[in-house]
Amino acid sequence: MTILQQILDEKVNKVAELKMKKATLNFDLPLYSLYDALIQKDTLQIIAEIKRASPSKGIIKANVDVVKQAQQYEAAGAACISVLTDEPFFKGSYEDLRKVAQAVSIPVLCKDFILDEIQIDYARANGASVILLIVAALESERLRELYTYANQMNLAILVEVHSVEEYERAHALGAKIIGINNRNLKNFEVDLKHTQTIAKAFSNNTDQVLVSESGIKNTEDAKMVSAYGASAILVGETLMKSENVEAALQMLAVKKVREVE
Ligand SMILES: O=C(O)c1ccccc1NCC(=O)[C@H](O)[C@H](O)COP(=O)(O)O
Repeated sequence: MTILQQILDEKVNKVAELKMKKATLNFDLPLYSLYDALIQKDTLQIIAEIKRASPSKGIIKANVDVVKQAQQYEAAGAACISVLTDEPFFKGSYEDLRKVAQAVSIPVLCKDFILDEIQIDYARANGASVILLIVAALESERLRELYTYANQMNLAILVEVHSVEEYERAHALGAKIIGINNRNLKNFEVDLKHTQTIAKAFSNNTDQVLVSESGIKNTEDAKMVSAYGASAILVGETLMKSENVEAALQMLAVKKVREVE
């Protein structure tokens, strides 16, 4: 069974648990626009991730002070902060999300494996301005329902794809923010050329912003995915392991130069 399938199986239990709680949720934390933060910028924008652990790397920084980490990201110029909220595989939580959202004034992404509207409610109630929908995890009809629901909640939606076929499904939804995940979820191998392959399908859709996700470690990688057409990168491990977050963000915030095809 693939790791994605294992995570999704576990997520079904989490959804049932959230529904059982019947909690009263307030949607009063402020929303910030991710699209505005990413579109038409001269430099590659950074979505900086709070990532305590992962299936591919195990523990990364289990005891991180999420508020301090998020404030460092914001001060160093991150456009958005991604918070992993999955507990079994990433050691995250909605509490992390809420603490981060209350500590910064930039959009915060709830990075989770969303299968049900209730997870979108919890994301919004805990301060997310953005949610993630993974095309590989959802049938087309369900993907559209969740996309529509999040849109109605005024949330931005990062639609994550792993192939050109999945990109076509995201495009058919009218998605404006597309994440290309460079990590193969079957064997965890990272290949930044995924961004190049999929970005070619996307090149005529100028109102979409492209986010290259996973495996970005240095200036060379940032320049490479920028040249392929990325407007932004989503970076977890590199920033979590860095002794100097400001320097790490600066090294990745390269000037955008689009490769001539
Ligand atoms: O990171 C993993 O091991 C992983 C495994 C299975 C599904 C998702 C996974 N990661 C989620 C992400 O998308 C990354 O946290 C994000 O793109 C940042 O990646 P990185 O910069 O390589 O930490």
